[in-house]
Amino acid sequence: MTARIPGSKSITNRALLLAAAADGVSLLRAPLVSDDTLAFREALAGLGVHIEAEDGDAAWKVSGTGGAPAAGGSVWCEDAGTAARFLPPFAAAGRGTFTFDGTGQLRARPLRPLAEALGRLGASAAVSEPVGGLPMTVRADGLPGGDLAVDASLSSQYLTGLLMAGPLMRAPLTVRGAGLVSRPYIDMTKALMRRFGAYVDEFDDGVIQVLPGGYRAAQLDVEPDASTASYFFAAAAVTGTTVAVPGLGRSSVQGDLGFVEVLRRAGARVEIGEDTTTVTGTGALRGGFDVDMGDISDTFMTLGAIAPLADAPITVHGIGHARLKESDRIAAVEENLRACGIRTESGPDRITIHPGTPAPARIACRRDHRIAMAFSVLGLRTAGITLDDPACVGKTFPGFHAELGRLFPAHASTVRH
Ligand SMILES: O=C(O)C1=C[C@@H](OP(=O)(O)O)[C@@H](O)[C@H](O)C1
Ligand SMILES: C=C(OP(=O)(O)O)C(=O)O
Repeated sequence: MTARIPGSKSITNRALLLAAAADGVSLLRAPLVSDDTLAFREALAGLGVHIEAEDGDAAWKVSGTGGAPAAGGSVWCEDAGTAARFLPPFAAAGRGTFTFDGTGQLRARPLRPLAEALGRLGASAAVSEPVGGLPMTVRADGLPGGDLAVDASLSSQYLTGLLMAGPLMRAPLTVRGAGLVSRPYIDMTKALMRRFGAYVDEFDDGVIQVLPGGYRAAQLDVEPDASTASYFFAAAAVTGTTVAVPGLGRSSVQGDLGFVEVLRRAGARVEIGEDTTTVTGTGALRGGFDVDMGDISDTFMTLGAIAPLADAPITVHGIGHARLKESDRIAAVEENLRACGIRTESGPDRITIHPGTPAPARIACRRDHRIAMAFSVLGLRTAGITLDDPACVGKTFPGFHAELGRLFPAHASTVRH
C-alpha cells in the first residue's frame, strides 16, 4: 500500500520564512496545508509578506521582501512552536515593536532561552511570567551579529530561529547551541538556508557561522512529513502489511525518517530507497531494547503507543524535552497506556513500557495531534480504542483519519464516538 503523506511542517515553515526574507519570488511546491502552516503563513502576511496559493494550494508563491519586517506588528502564533521560536529573531533583525501571542497551549511552552539570547545580541525581548513564554514583546532595531551562546537544551527551535536571522544581521554570527536537543532539525535548517542562498557553516567544535548577505528566492519541492509518516510505518509493522511512502528517501533532510530504524530493531523489514521508504511488518513486535530517541522525539509516542504489543519491555530515553511540547508527552503516553491496563514506569527523560494486552479505552488526546495519531495506530490492533478529540490532528494533518482509514478500514471504530 502507498500512503499519501502531506508535506513536512518543519520544511514548510522554514521555507516560508526564508522565502519571505529573500529577494524575489519563491515557489514552494506541495507545502503542508494544516493549522501550523496556515498560522505561520497568516503571521507572515500580518508582517507584510504577500503569499498566494496556486492550483488550490498545490504551491505557495511567496513574494520576498528582501529582508526582515520593518514596521512592527502583532503576531498570532496559534499553537505553532515554530512560529513562536522562528519569528521573534526574524522580527528582531528588523525594525519596530512586535508582540507575539498564541493559544493557552503555546503560552505554556518556554521561550526564555530565546529571549535571553536575543538580549545578549543587544535586542530587547521580554517574555511573560511565570512560564517565561508568550506573550513576548520584541523592540527591534536590527541585529549586530557577533558571538553567541544559546541554551538549546529545551528546544532546538531557538537555535534555528537565530540561525535563520543570521544572514539579516549586520556582521557575521557565530553561534553555539549548548545542550542541543533534536539535532537533525539544525541540519535541516542549515540545508534550507543554503537552498535560499545563505552562507552557513558548522565547524568541528559545533560552532555555526552565518554570514550576512540575505537570501535569494528559490523553488522548492516540500518533502512528505517524516514524523507523519511514522504512524503509517508503525501501522504496517503492527498489522503485518507493507506501507510505502514515495518522496521520502535517502536524501531526506528530516531526521524523523530515522524512526524506521527503530521499527527495524523491533523486527520490521525496512527499505530506504533513492526516493521511497518502505516498511513491511510481521504483525508482531520484538521488544527487549532501550533506545535513545532524543534526536527524533516527535516519534517516540508512535513507538510508545504500540510498545505493549511487543514480546518484551521497551525503554525510550533522552526524551525529557518531549515534556515541553503540545502536551507533557511522557505523561500523556503513560496516562493513556495505563488507561488501557498497560504497566509503565517513567523518569524525567525516559519511559519503560511493558508487554500486555491493551484493554479498550478512551484516549485523552490533551489537544496533542501526535497523541491522537499514535494511539490511532494502537487502535488498529485493539478494538474499543477511541479518541476524545480526533480533530486535534489538524495541527499537522487534517486528513489523517481519512488516510489511515483508507489504508486500514479498522481505523473507523477509533474515530466513531
Ligand atoms: O525545528 C522544528 O521544525 C522542530 C523541532 C522539534 O522541536 P524541539 O527542537 O523543540 O525538540 C520538533 O519537535 C518540532 O516538531 C519541529
Ligand atoms: C512539537 C511539535 O510542534 P511545534 O512545532 O509546535 O514545536 C510537533 O509537531 O510535534
